[in-house]
Amino acid sequence: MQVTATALPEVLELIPKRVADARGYFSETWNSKSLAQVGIDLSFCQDNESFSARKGTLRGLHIQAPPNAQDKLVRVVAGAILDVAVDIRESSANYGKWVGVELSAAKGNQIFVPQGFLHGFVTLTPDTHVIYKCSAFYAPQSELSVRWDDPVLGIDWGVQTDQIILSRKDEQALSVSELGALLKCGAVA
Ligand SMILES: Cc1cn([C@H]2C[C@H](O)[C@@H](COP(=O)(O)OP(=O)(O)O[C@H]3O[C@@H](C)C(=O)[C@@H](O)[C@H]3O)O2)c(=O)[nH]c1=O
Repeated sequence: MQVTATALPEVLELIPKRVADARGYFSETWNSKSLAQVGIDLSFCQDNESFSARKGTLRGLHIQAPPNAQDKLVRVVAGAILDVAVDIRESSANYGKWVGVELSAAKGNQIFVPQGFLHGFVTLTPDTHVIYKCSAFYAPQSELSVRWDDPVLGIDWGVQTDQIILSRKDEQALSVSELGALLKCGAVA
């Protein structure tokens, strides 16, 4: 497995080996021992899949507050996405900084998004399937959503604004400063 740190060193791009033969390929897409060797020593408890029919579907930016914070290991099994992680750890020198990694079924690459980071993605293809492992269970009472287009973050999603498709929840998301205030006063858990 090839592991590359991104501009935010805690966010990693992983490319598991594919062993090709006349039939196609075989790949170990998750192996707890190999991940522990690169510092991701977690027990994942939930696997998720989302399907997005249209290109430009944007899911995010999401996070679950402690004690339900989640680490996520994300990959694409059909199509391609730009996957984005934003560091919102209060004590971090990188607070408010983001990275984007293009994930595709063709490349088979993955992104590791740790606790303390907002996560979101936009689909670059129609009929896109994304699957990801989470280290904590879904806890809707702890869930927070931050605006994808918060000017403080200035994320370049690489997609024309008029092509973006959002859920109602994401249309009504908080600004990153509102999120910071909520987390600081412990209003969400
Ligand atoms: C996230 C989640 C949602 N749901 C339900 C709630 C709702 O009825 C339906 C759709 O939920 P959402 O609109 O939140 O789905 P979505 O916008 O795809 O949310 C996901 O976005 C990406 C970027 C993430 O990082 C994930 O953690 C998650 O927040 O599925 C679960 O049952 N379990 C879950 O773990």
